[in-house]
Amino acid sequence: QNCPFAQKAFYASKNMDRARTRYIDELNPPDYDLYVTEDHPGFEVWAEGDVAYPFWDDFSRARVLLTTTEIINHKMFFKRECEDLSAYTKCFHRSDVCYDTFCLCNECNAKSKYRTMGGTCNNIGNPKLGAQYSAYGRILPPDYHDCIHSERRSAISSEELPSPRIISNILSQYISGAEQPDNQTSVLNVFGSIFGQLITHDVGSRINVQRSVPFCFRQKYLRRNFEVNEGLFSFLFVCFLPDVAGPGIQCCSQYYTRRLSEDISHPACKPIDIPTNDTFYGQFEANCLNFISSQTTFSSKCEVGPAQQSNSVSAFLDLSIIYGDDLATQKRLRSKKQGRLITNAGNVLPEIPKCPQQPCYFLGDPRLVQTPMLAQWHSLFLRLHNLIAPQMSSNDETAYQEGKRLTTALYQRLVYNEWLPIILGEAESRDRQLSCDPSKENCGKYDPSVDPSTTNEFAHGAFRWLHAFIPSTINLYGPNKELIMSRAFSDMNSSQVNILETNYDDLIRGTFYDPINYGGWSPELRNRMMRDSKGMGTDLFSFDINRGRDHGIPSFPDLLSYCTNSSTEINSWTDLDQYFTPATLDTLQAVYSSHRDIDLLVGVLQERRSTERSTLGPTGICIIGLQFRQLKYGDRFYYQWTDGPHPFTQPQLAEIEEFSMAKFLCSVTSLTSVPTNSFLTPSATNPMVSCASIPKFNFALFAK
Ligand code: HEM
Ligand SMILES: [Ca+2]
Repeated sequence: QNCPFAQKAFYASKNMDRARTRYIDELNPPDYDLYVTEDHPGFEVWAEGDVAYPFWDDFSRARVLLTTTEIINHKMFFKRECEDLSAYTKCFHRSDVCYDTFCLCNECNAKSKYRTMGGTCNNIGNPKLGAQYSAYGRILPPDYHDCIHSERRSAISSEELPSPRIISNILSQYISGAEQPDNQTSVLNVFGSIFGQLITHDVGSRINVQRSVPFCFRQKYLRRNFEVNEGLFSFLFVCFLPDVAGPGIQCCSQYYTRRLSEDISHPACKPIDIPTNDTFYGQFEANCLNFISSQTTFSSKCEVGPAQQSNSVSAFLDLSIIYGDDLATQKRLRSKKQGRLITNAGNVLPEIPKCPQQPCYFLGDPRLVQTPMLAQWHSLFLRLHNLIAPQMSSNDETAYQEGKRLTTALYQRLVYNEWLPIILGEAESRDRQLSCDPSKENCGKYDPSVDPSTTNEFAHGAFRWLHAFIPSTINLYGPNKELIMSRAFSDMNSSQVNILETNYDDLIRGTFYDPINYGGWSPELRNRMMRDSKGMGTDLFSFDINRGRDHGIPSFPDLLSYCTNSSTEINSWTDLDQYFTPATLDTLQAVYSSHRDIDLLVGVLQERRSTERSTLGPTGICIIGLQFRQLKYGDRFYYQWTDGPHPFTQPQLAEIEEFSMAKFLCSVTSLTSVPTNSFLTPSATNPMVSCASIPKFNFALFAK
């Protein structure tokens, strides 16, 4: 009697098995033979990435639940309003669908001194929270047009929202309140912005739907060990790999003149239309930008319900970008001596031996070679680990684990006590209990009720705001700030990572001297990102908008209301008066047919700033602040907690608080002077300091 539609539920449940087979067919349509080639705009984003085998099994089982949701919604309700499906969840519990592929939930050891790879067992009561391949979290329920997975539409007319490229063209020139500062003021430098990208990659990595997925199933009775994360499975995954593999799905015709019609395009296609009068793409006669929907997975409770996207990395700020998310990667990266990680002759990054084409660097996250600047940030942490680990113990395992633990603690200290106060403002960062000095005050404690998952609104909305501030040019400077090299951003791509071998310090100087770009979106990212040989690239702003819609992220006004505790009711354009300047509001009104349609990132970039020259306004600060709160209070291993399984002592914590970005740079590079606060451009208030004057970090305090 608790299952009001038991019979219909049973009927839908039977369909689930068919859905699973259909899913496999759907991903490999027999006549579909259009794929992106290497010289395709945005190729790097569309190339198929690595997903560890067993997780494909999660995806296909999750698809069963999604199809069931569709059946319930359409067959039982025959209407468009999103129904509350909670009554059905108990009718659909199927142990053959909802088993754990990778989380050894009964085997967490609460006393274990170290984090697991992949973030499982951080929350003992709910071991998958924040773990790799769990779903992105949500601040608000998703807003899909069909309630399940299709892109949001206009709130008043149910018509399609304006093409992201039209919005990008109209709203990219001007970022509200941001003005290029004078040389007297210190602002976030390019170096500090790329640290933001590094954090991004630590907490999130969505996956494109791929055309050739292995079909896996679990063999219960065969006992063999399959190594994933911390444990050993006592069952085997048998996978069949379709023989096609390689580059990803293509949703546009060969010369981008049109989107492929639905009957011949891949089901995961959500291409972006380019308006015919486009001032950049017009020269290529291009009318279509490739775009593939993200892979979805189970909701955290494995219930029927709308689509939830999979996050392939651990959400925790655990430097998974450096150390990897699984034991196999850990093994590949360790030198087995003194706890050190392997590296190449130039001490930049490890390289794949005898690799035929550049770049060949690798580390915990495959995105590291996107630009030399990003690869360099990985290299800095690699060097820090290798500096610390040998000083921790003479035993390789202890040195590795303790080195990893301290490196991660220093990283968290940089995030919370040096970087976030710049991004959110000192007061916001303090008031939201993010930055805090434990040697001077009580910094709170771990709260197991906090869900640390990376939210969709954060990763695929607000935290992409810095994309708008990336400069058009990257400069390299010598020791006396003499210009050594200057490159357009779209030329500073993966083919250039080798400059780290020759110009390591020059690149750091270039990025710390140069401010982020306050002048609005760079054409380098909005037209030429990952360009092909003819100079046609893709548009990151359009991607960001389309991605938000693909993930069902609610519109800006919904999050604005949430952030003001629903005290703000937005029923008309005039209700938005206080949040935007009149000029911005006019532009928004020209683009969107309803005030309720504004895409989240568009609103975050255009809302009035909280303080002068801040890069963020209140809604952006709210979403980003909330995420960092979750990543702090929901992390059992956060470095400041004094009651964890293996806490730092008070003197150790005091030493960690003395660490800074300046000290970091002086310890692992040959630079002789750095900005006092190295995330900010040097100025009278943030002078260059000599490395000789910065006290060395006292590693002896941490040795075992
Ligand atoms: C420096 C140059 C950068 C480039 C070329 C770049 C490019 C990209 C691309 C291509 C994506 C995937 C887009 C999609 O298909 O949805 C992405 C995702 C993202 N970017 Fe950037 N980005 C850069 C810097 C940054 C910075 C500085 C930040 C923030 C501080 C940032 C935040 C993000 C976030 C949060 C995501 C989503 C990550 C996820 O999958 O969870 N990016 N970026
Ligand atoms: Ca992580």
